[in-house]
Amino acid sequence: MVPFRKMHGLGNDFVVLDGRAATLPVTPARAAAVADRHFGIGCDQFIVMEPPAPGADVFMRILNPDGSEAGACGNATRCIAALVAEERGADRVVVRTIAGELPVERLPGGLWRADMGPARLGWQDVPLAREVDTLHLPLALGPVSDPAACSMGNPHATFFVDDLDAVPVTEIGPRLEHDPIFPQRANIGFAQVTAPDRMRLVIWERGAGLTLACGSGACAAIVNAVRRGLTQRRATVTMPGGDLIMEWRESDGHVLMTGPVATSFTGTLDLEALAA
Ligand SMILES: N[C@@H](CCC[C@H](N)C(=O)O)C(=O)O
Repeated sequence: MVPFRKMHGLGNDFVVLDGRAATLPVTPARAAAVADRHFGIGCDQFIVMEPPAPGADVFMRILNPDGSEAGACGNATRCIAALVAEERGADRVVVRTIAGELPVERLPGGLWRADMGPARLGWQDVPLAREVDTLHLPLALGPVSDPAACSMGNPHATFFVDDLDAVPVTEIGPRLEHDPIFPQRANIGFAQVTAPDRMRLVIWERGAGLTLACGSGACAAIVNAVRRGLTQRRATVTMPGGDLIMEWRESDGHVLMTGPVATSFTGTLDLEALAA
């Protein structure tokens, strides 16, 4: 039996396993079985903590409910950093993912600020299937069109809309996620800017579907909003699960994300009992 911890950031929820001391028999199929909301524990992402490379405090492996692996998960980055920081009595932790190192620091009021690294803006970075301007993708479906794209270690496209409530997210989200312009699929954000320092955001996540919040999606949304001249570099992004304070730092192009973390419950699970 393997201990697990159920955590979330703004309702974007995770089953977290600790594979630092011994390699766990995790497979994409087992991650998908655990993530299943009816037949498993249920989560938006299955997270495995692994031993870090030098320079980091922990390696975080991120698996979506469809078993696919992701390079970034902003909300899980804060959760895992908080776990490791508590263990060590530290206020600053470096989390490594397959996409890079992410320093995270404790702030007053139970908040954690993650440096999510630089937004990457080239079409090959996202990646896109062919050379197009990442500020204006030739993509439209139903009431949405003309998204901007970037990579935060994972692929994102943000559609800016006048009325977020009028967007049929669950209908068009999966079709946009799988559009041929995204060879690795993409996380699809729908953003409504409500003030120069505020926006509302709903994300259809690659490999996960509709979630209550997406940290890397909020990073992409602030970056793309600033590139379009729609918001300031610092803004509050309100998602169905709550708020993140976002900043696209001018000095180095890194994106800073501040928000809460929470543990819902702990338990044990029998990974070997699940089909590999
Ligand atoms: N919920 C995450 C993003 C998780 C990965 C994403 N679904 C992908 O496949 O890229 C976040 O908070 O950033």
